[in-house]
Amino acid sequence: MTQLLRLDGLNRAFGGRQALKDVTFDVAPGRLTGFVGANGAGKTTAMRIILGVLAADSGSVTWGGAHLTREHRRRFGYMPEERGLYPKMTIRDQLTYLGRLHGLTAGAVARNITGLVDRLGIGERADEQLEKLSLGNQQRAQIAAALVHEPELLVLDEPFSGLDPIAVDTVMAVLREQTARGVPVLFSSHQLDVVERLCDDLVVIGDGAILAAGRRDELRAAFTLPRYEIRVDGDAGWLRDQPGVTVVDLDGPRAVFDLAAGRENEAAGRENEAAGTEDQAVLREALARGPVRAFGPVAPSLAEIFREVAR
Ligand SMILES: Nc1ncnc2c1ncn2[C@@H]1O[C@H](COP(=O)(O)OP(=O)(O)OP(=O)(O)O)[C@@H](O)[C@H]1O
Repeated sequence: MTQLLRLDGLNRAFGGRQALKDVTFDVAPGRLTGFVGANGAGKTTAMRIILGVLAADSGSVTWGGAHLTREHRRRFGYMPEERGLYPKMTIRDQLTYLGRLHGLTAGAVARNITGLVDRLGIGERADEQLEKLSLGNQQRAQIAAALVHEPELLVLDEPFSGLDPIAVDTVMAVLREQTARGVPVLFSSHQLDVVERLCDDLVVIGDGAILAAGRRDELRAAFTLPRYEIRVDGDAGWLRDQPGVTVVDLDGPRAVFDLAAGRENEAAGRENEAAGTEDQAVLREALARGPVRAFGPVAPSLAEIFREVAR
């Protein structure tokens, strides 16, 4: 049965170095959670603790409120950073072995494998040795290995790294099937564009500490100033002189600018009165100078937000 996975106050040091600092976040049922951070930020360490490969110094990981046991973890699916399949074995043999290890019947395993390799686009390669496949296809096989026993939770360390855009879409469709049946999915990535496009929830980690966690759209709203785009007929340079306006990008008649609204106001909602008044004031000023062809709020990309929270 799918549940909520909760990491609560996890700490872990290696030697004198604190790799995780009071790490707390949830991975909710049926949601795809992107775990983003630079190299060495602590993503792999946190994932290993979830899977019990590594122990935390303090803090807890719970599944539906219960402390994790070996039995819970047996029903999780994990794609480790170091990958885990044998190069010399065929994909089908390895997946069969893993499925049987997890207690599935031979018939169920065979059915699952056929479905998975087909959907992952490696159906025709399933009887080849792993090492004979391209790196992208090897990665698809690793993902199949995490899924073959119909896990209740999926934890994937960099599942999209090294995949071409078509493979990203293929893998994504398979992960979406999992969330559709209620499975919580946690995946780590450096590829912010991928995370931005794909995830429902987002956890940003920097130097072992959680910098932001929550719904993607809410994070966008909470971590950014009200940002607007305007297109006029003439040059939009006059915007630079407007009170409360910070021009982010100016290219002749087109400009992107932030409005100086308090962060607390902004977190409370974009429609707050102060921001509403200011954006209309800028629009009126623009109209007084000539035709306005476009005016409206723009959502900054996650990459921009990430730069902001990682400062
Ligand atoms: N077994 C270990 N022994 C010593 N230090 C470790 C060990 N595992 C991780 N670390 C250190 O802990 C910190 C976090 O590493 P971790 O691998 O969790 O980061 P990451 O976010 O997964 O980065 P990457 O994307 O590069 O794998 C790093 O400074 C790393 O060097």
